[in-house]
Amino acid sequence: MCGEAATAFLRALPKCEHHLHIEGSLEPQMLFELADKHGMKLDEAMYSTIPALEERYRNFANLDDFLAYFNKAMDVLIDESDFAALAHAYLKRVHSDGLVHAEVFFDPQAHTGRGIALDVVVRGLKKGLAQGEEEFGITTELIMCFVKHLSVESAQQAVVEMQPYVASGDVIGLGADSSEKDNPPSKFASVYDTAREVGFPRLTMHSGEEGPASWVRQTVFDLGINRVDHGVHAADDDELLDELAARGTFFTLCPLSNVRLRVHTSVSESPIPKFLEKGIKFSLNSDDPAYFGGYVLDNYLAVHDAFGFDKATWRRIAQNGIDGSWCSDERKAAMSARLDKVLSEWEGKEI
Ligand code: HPA
Ligand SMILES: [Zn+2]
Repeated sequence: MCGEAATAFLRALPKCEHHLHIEGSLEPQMLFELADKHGMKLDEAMYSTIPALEERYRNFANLDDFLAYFNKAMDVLIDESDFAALAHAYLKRVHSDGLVHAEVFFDPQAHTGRGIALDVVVRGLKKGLAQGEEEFGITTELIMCFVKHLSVESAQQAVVEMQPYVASGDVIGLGADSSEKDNPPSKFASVYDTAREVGFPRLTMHSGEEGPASWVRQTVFDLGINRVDHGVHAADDDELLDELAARGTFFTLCPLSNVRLRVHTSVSESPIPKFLEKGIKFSLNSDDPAYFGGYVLDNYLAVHDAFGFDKATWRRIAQNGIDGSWCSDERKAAMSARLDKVLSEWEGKEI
């Protein structure tokens, strides 16, 4: 377990989160409350009690096993205030973790597919994020993800429907998530072409979480995407890592997620030290904190437990997180100044 000094230091570091599915921050408590609010009867076999659900969350067999719960729980998100409450609760929770900037994923198809209007989803999320920004000073951006388990046509439609929110600046990026099995990146190349036509300023993709290094190669070199969500299997190909380092490809790593979804048996199997050695830039993220046993700081603490990095290494990780953010240069400068201040306050102190 992390000592007191390391915990205080890691909490104080200004942190940026780039891989957070807002639907994955739906805590069991809120899930049961929203079901009550809407008079919904939850499936007893999946949702009996909060402790039983939490126990189930500790025993996912793989990504698809988790996705069954992730996609079911969000049925309780119905009106604008539900989405606003969810986004606000996330920012409130991570404020105490020292988070200063959040780039938040959401899955529009998962909501429109069950009859929730896109405007309800986006307006609700924006409202909750704006309220949190004002209260906690955390800057935020929204990134839509299309889901790989539905068709290419469905993804195309979701991307085109987002156009007004891209034009207004409410949604700044496109990602792709959900089941990776049998879904190579190349299958979705046309969706990213459409996203470029629609004017999405930023592109990312979940890749190499369960899939092989060659799929990370496809994502970056064939689809022209320079941010990779997860991407841990890129570590199986040293030559690829060298190419990605040279290209400045940015990875959003989720160490606790990888353990819960059995990509690794423990955080110590994570390729983080190899990425550092190769000069790969990355951030540390929670993915779906309500399901994977921790928010952003918990991920930093787990990495420190596993590898015991020194302050200079942590500074580098935090600085890369700032530099890799999709925010203004002014915002990056402010976050960098805060990082410098924290490091100077910790000068001469052990962690
Ligand atoms: O880790 C993930 N991988 C793929 N899809 C997801 N949707 C939520 N979390 C994830
Ligand atoms: Zn994810």
